[in-house]
Amino acid sequence: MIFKTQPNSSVCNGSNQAGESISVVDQESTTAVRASKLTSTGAGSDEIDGQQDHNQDGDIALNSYEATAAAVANAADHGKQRPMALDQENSRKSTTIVRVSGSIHEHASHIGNGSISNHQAERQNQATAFSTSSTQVDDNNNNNDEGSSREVRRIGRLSTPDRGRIMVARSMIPRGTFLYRLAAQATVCDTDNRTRRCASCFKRIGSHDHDMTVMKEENVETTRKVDDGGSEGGSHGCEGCGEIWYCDHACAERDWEVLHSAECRFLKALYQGVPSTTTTSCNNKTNIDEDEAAWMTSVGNPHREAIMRFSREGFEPYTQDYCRVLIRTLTHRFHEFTEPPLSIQYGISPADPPYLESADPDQPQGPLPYSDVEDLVMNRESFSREKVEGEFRDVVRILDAFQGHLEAFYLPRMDRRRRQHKEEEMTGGSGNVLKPPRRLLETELMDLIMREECNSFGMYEYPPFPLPSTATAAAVAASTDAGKAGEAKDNSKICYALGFFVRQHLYGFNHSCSPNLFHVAHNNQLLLYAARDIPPREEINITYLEFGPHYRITPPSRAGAKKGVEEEEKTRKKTREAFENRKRFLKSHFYFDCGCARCTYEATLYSSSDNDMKEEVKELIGEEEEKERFLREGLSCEQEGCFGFYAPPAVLHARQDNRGSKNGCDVEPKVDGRWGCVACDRFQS
Ligand SMILES: C[S@@+](CC[C@H](N)C(=O)[O-])C[C@H]1O[C@@H](n2cnc3c(N)ncnc32)[C@H](O)[C@@H]1O
Repeated sequence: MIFKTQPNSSVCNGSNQAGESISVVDQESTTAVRASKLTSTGAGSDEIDGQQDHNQDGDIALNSYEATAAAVANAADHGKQRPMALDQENSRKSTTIVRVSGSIHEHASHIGNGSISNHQAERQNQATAFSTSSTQVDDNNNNNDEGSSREVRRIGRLSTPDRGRIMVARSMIPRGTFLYRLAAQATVCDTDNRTRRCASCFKRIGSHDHDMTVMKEENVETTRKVDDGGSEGGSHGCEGCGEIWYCDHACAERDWEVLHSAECRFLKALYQGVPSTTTTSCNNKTNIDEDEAAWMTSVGNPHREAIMRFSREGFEPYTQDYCRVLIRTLTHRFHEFTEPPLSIQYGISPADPPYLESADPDQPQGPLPYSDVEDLVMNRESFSREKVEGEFRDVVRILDAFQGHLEAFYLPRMDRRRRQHKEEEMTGGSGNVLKPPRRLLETELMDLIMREECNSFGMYEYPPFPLPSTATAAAVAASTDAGKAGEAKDNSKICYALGFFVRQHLYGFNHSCSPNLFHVAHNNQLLLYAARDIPPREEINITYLEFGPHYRITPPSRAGAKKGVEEEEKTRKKTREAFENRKRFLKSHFYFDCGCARCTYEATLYSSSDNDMKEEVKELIGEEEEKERFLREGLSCEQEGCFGFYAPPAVLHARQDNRGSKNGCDVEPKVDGRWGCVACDRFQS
């Protein structure tokens, strides 16, 4: 799983979102609120204390703005520390933007230097068109499979000074509640899995017969033979680029319609090389015709060089992956101007959970408007200069070249459309034509990369049992160097895709080293459920780390500490190592210093010289360990050698492959009401 950012700069990004309004608190008068006890509630619980208002169902009705503002005032009274500045864009004016459910708040116009940008104004207009609350949560599968679309206000969102927006339970969320089914804004198969997974549905490609995949150019029906590259399972690649693989005809068509037709030629250039200006092939792999050469010449020299570097495999596999994710993100951005995103077509706010997070597989799913991407955290300061000026600069060039390609691809189509609309207008139609998007500047592309880096997940499959042997796993776990870096490869789970998540609820989920939600990747979605009972006001967290044999998320049990000073010292050392490993991993992969409750107190433990304090903290760590042990031991599959974990029926049900298990990545669905393993056929006893 991948997620990165920097805590201090992520309070709020300032841009408004559909379905929500924003308000402003003068930051000069704000102060930080810190968690005062070791629970996974974190800062959120302090903030909502005293602000709760029980409705008929006993839920806590939270108003983010009031809660935060009051917490801020409260903290100010107690002379607590001053918060860090917002991200650079907003820090000039020292304002904190706080989300409010309901109508647009007039303070919104105070953003920045007293005026709001066109973009923000547009977003506000859009917001008035939609009238949903950010805190409404679909309760479709609340502990049962009824599939009710009843909305229960179970979750609220708050802004904290040090960890940005956080999610908080408004009422008791029972263990097993299936909270969300989230689709990514853009997803690509992991480099290693490009020929094994369908680029459209992400299911594992089966061995069923497909003779060819038909792809449509606008107004021209072209039949492209698909190439069975002899890859595992008889997968079928697009003959146009040879870089994209599908499980069947329907998936190929669907992908072609919106995405692949726009990127096909560009991917070919990326992977197979770009002709030089003399039109000779830059490597021996390609046969690029003159038309192609002319097209590539038009992208300009710096771009061409970057593309050539990519094609010569100068890019790390992960860089290739996120570059392709961004190519797809930019394609959506262009595409929404020819055809509005589903959310707009259906007149539903992106913040509307039944649309975005329904457990119902028939609900429309699709990317959010591109403008929502601009609301994500990016944490510029966390990226090294070397990375920004090297790798990111190359990716910016590739993305910019791709924008040129997109213009060439879309503009003629839009002209056609404009002519069509003109005719419609003359015959009484609306005549409205969407304007094409302007090209993003290089600085904006750089921001986009950083946002992607802070908001993407690796999506892991827990392969069907039997895999791998316990001995293999133990050996992997023992390979301490890789284990310490959190990078050891084991085959108990496979990263199959990289998903860029823009969903509003997901970005509210901060990381905790003692999470109370579990997530399971399913094709191009993430399924989230409560791993234990979550009491009202507790912060809701997922883990950005992986549960697995290669990475110790749990400090060792303190049982050993009772055996004597020497044992205690050993335990302490191991606990500290685990703490430092987690910290290092989160910083290097996710670009933030973990400030979860557990880490905060463990840090106190290691820095404190006061023995009493240490004892107290150790007690608290003990409690956290208990919770975490429950998660691991209570949910780990008991099947010998299986590394899966148990999930509630609603999650298993949602993972059901409606096209049959033959072609899917999942084991047979289990829907008999018991919790079952996500990887094997075992039920929890
Ligand atoms: C995907 S965002 C989560 C939502 C985010 N808080 C926001 O306001 O949009 C991830 C970012 O949240 C912050 N964050 C998440 N978990 C954190 C933690 N345990 N400690 C400190 N910051 C955290 C980091 O800035 C991280 O890059």
